[in-house]
Amino acid sequence: MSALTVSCLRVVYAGRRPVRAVDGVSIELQPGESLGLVGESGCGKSTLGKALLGLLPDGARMEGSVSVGDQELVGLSPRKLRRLRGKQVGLVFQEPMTRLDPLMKVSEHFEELLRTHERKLSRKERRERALEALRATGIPASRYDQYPHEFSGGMRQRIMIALTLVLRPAVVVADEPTTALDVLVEAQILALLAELRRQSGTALLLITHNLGIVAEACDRVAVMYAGRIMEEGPSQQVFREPAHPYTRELMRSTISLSTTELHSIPGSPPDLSEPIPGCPFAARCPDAMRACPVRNPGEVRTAGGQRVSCWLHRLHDLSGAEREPLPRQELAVADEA
Ligand SMILES: Nc1ncnc2c1ncn2[C@@H]1O[C@H](COP(=O)(O)OP(=O)(O)OP(=O)(O)O)[C@@H](O)[C@H]1O
Repeated sequence: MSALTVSCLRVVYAGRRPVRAVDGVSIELQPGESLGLVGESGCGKSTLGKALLGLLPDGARMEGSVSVGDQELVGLSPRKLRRLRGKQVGLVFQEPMTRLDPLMKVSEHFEELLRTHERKLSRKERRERALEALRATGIPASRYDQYPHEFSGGMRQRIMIALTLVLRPAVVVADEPTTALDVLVEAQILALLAELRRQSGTALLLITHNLGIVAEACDRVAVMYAGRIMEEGPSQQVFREPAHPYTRELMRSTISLSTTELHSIPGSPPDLSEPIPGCPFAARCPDAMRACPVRNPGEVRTAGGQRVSCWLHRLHDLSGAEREPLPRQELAVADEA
């Protein structure tokens, strides 16, 4: 059974002009697998992560289906969701100090968490479970009774990871877990997450701006834009042969050792409170055709195993007129020139 199955998930933030932050997303994660979720700022990555954890604010409406193992999360009461959070789906945040209470020892954090979620464990068993999780993340047992401020940033992130893994969740959502850390510590934390995943079979959804991290640390990658998945597939394949022009442009805008100049994608993402009938990237896409802004391309599977939502892969379904290049005045690129 899949660890996580998300089908046609929609999240709308209510308001005078409702915002469709997640617009029909489907993803699947097997036990022990890691999926990197990438895309520009504001494309809905964190909203998707929060939806999986039942952490959306009041006023956000969720439709579709999210199941962890055989447990459906959409439609559960906030109380039930709270109970499942941590136990079924764990969360690793960007900044551990927002989760760690400076007045509580590390041991007290574990005690409180395990008392809430693992009521049957004895005090001795709770301590054993906590020390096992800490050891797995490289924190010596001798530091169990220290306070968060006595640790470095990287160690605090390890403690957060240990606090997430101690409940043995089926899925962990890590939202920019290494952004606040230096490059060396970042590499250690990513290696640690990969190792723990292998050992415990936990599936990992890694939300990040950093494509390099995904290339290194994730089996699969999902590229999100304007609340939709533009392309999803095995990381190596997606990075070697991107099937969607948006993935290609996003990769070009990332710094790498071989980059001599930084490319940015002209224009900006669309307003998510307006209906988008066709491909949301059409106005910025160098390959856009007449069909792109007006007709939704749906999803096709490429020979390389990617799921991609782009008319370039369905040319045979377009008329000659629809295949003509979109006139430049209709592209955001022209506005900026
Ligand atoms: N609480 C909220 N109420 C209304 N709109 C929101 C709320 N939170 C996010 N949004 C909107 O939803 C869209 C998606 O935001 P989200 O934070 O999920 O994107 P993101 O890809 O995670 O961005 P970033 O990488 O900058 O964190 C944006 O248009 C944002 O303005």
